[in-house]
Amino acid sequence: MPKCRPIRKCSRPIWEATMREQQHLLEVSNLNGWYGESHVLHGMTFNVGAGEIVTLLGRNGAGKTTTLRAIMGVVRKRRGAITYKGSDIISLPQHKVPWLGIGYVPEERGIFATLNVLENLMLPPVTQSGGMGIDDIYQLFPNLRGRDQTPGTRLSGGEQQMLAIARILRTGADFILLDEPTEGLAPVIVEEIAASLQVLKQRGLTIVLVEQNLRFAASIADRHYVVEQGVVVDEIANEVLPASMDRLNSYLGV
Ligand SMILES: Nc1ncnc2c1ncn2[C@@H]1O[C@H](COP(=O)(O)OP(=O)(O)OP(=O)(O)O)[C@@H](O)[C@H]1O
Repeated sequence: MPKCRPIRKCSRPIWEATMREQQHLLEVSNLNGWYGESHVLHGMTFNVGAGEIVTLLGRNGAGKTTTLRAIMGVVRKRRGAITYKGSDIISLPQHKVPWLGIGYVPEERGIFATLNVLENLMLPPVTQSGGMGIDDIYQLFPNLRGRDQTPGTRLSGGEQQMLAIARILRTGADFILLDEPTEGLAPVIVEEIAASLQVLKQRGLTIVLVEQNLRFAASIADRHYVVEQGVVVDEIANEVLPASMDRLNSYLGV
């Protein structure tokens, strides 16, 4: 149990705050971000606990992808704080971020047409121990098994998404930023990806998910942040999502 220092007599709210602080793997605080002169993030503030699946929900153009890109350092013009495992990472150069065990699966997936499945899988360097081996990957994504020599872009959209996730898992990343993994995929594939992410959660991985498919998001997430015009405007725990649908729909304009 954590000690409450320097306060000798520990009141419950302070103790709970201490616990919450200790459990946050990622803290994003008042994050502002720009593309050139275009100010897109206006003070994003949210946190992610170890082992959680947290979503960023919001209308098109709200700034969800930009938030992931700002965490990875792809968006360079940023202000505010991004703290990972208690250390500031906003001042790190982009190429150092993956070496913290943070993996990014972008919306466009980035599967190389000129490389086969195995070559695509082996492309990024292993950044941390504990990454998944090829057999483990094929167990998680059976659709990829036996496809080693298939050119990456000969795979279906769903299989390419699986390959994009698998490639990051092989690196040893245990904090994954996942941008719209279900976009354009058939419901049966969406279910398979949901099942895979649940397995990853059971193994203790932490995931930040940008997602438009609410049913999918609700089937795996612990908490949801609603983003509007580059700022978090609401937080909804997954267990109260069904009762919060009117509120959420008004944000999403559904
Ligand atoms: N490379 C870029 N250069 C300039 N502006 C950009 C760039 N990428 C995105 N934007 C703008 O930044 C804003 C936020 O975009 P972002 O992609 O983060 O939104 P999003 O919430 O992820 O929405 P979507 O679901 O459409 O991807 C939008 O106004 C978008 O037009």
